Amino acid sequence: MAEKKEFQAESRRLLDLMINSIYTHKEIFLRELISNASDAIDKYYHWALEHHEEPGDLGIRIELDETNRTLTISDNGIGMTKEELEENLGTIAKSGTLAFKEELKKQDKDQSDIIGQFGVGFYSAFMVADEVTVYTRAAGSEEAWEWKSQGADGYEIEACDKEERGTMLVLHLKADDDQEDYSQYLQSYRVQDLVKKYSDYIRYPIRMTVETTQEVDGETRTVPEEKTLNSMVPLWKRPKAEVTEEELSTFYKQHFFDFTDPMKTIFFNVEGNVDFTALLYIPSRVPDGFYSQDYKPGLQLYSRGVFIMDHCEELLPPYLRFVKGLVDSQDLSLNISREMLQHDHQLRLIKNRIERKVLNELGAMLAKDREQYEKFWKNFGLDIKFGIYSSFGADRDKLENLLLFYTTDGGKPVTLQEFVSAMPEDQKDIYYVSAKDTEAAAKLPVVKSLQKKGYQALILTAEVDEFVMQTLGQYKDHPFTNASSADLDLQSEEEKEQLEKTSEENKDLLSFMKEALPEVSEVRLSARLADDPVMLVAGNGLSFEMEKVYAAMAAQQDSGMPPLKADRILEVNPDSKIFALLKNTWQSDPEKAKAITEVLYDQALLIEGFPVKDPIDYARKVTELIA
Ligand SMILES: Nc1ncnc2c1ncn2[C@@H]1O[C@H](COP(=O)(O)OP(=O)(O)OP(=O)(O)O)[C@@H](O)[C@H]1O
Repeated sequence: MAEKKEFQAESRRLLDLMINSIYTHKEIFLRELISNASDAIDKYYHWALEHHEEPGDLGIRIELDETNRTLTISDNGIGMTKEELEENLGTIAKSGTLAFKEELKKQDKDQSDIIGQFGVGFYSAFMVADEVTVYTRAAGSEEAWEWKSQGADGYEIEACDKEERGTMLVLHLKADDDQEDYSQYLQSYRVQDLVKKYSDYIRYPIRMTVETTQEVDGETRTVPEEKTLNSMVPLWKRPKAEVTEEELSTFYKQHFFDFTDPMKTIFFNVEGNVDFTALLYIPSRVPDGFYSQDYKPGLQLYSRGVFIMDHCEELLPPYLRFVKGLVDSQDLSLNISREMLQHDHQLRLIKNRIERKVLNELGAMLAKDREQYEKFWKNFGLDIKFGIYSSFGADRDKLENLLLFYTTDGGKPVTLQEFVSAMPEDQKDIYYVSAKDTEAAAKLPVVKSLQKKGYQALILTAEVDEFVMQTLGQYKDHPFTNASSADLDLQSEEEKEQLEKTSEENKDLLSFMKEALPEVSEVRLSARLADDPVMLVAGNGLSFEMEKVYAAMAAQQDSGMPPLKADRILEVNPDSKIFALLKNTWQSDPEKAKAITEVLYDQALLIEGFPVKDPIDYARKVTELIA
């Protein structure tokens, strides 16, 4: 008895889309099904190795039956158990299909457009077939199962007879209509073309019986002949000069589930201590789920064209986790295990070469195609920074020249080298300021005070940035200095003397202000303020940005520990109107002077991106002072 089942809701949606597809390139269904068959044979190959079974002649067969309108694809791969049948063909769980689904959710884009870009998998059969029957028998199993579906209504499963291991898919093609000629997929020459076009590099023979004309006893006759339709040479095994950019891009999109062309393709061979071919891609967009726990970095690993494993992390340093691609090396054993990988000497050599190559390419991009590099930086700059601080600076030489920063001059992002070259001669330190964006940074009082001296600063906007600065410490003998820290020492001797004098004269007022502000460790006059009346600077040690990062971490971990706080120093501009006002009022109206001081402090907090302690009190005081 056949069991009748419903598709899982998401499968149904995708299926509906396939059935009603108006997509013009329905022909890709063949590529998808052949690729599944090939994957299944890969899996069987590994299974056979493990079970000491002779794999025998592995391959895929296509049969066309015009009378019954069926196209059949069989493989002698791993096959499926009943449970696998239900799980694999009844739900959407798999990478490519999943990425497709995500994209559908996200984009308003023409859906039919996306179909062509993605591997949409098994369900694509329903673009051309009104009924699909799957006969399958798993490796090592005596049972065989038949799965049948006419589309969205659900599917039926029952036991069946099947002599050989593997899977056979029978597609009953839809009837032709005004828009679509489905009968073309029953034509031998058409199917041969499609295999050549999309599946030529499939590693296993794709065979079909074709009619050929032959001379037999002086007569021309058509005779059936067994033909292998694909050349079986993987793309990366072909001579480099013969492979086009377009083929490489198409391969990327199909294999690594992206719908955009890669930003950069890196295709190279290495011979020497270790021989390998690498085909690497830098995506032009941030991969789906890149920042989620589920993102799987790593490259595909092949040995002599035979797939070993996906997501081999040992081939890439963690900070290059955005790189996609594959490595094929004849020096690796086919049944290498995950555990062995970590200690494999060859693999480490390959990893080093890959790292070097990718960094060289990035360096070249930075030098030759700045616009493209900026795009790269926007997507993956964070990872390069991660490379610096996660190695505690050990990788700094490789990476520091790849860093880009916006600066307070408001222009395009610059490298450290460019920044240093543009510094005035008397500027020793590389100053940086932290802000939520470049606009906010430009308005910081400390920035104006630097600019008064003709200096610019790097703008740090990412949380990790200060850690990067601390890890680097300096660049070419120029120390990195937080411009919001206390001792910048920007004044001339003359200015310093003048300031000392003014401070002495206003000593009592400054201690009055300090008393009004218990949170602050010091209130002092400063000559570095340009237009702003006050600014908050951090004492030596923890910076304000670090304080915020720690506070966020503490909130997340909920440790109950009081968060670390930076030392707060309030600097006051002795030339500001408000200071003059304070001087005039603090003895005659100390209450008012106290309110002004508190408001100034709150404003300094706001400018640094901190909340004011008591917004209601703050608002009340401002209103009263205005009135
Ligand atoms: N010929 C086959 N032999 C064995 N298993 C198969 C075969 N075809 C499909 N499957 C199983 O069904 C699953 C779902 O197939 P489907 O084509 O929808 O997704 P996928 O191949 O995993 O991903 P995608 O095709 O998007 O790359 C496969 O992962 C595989 O486990």
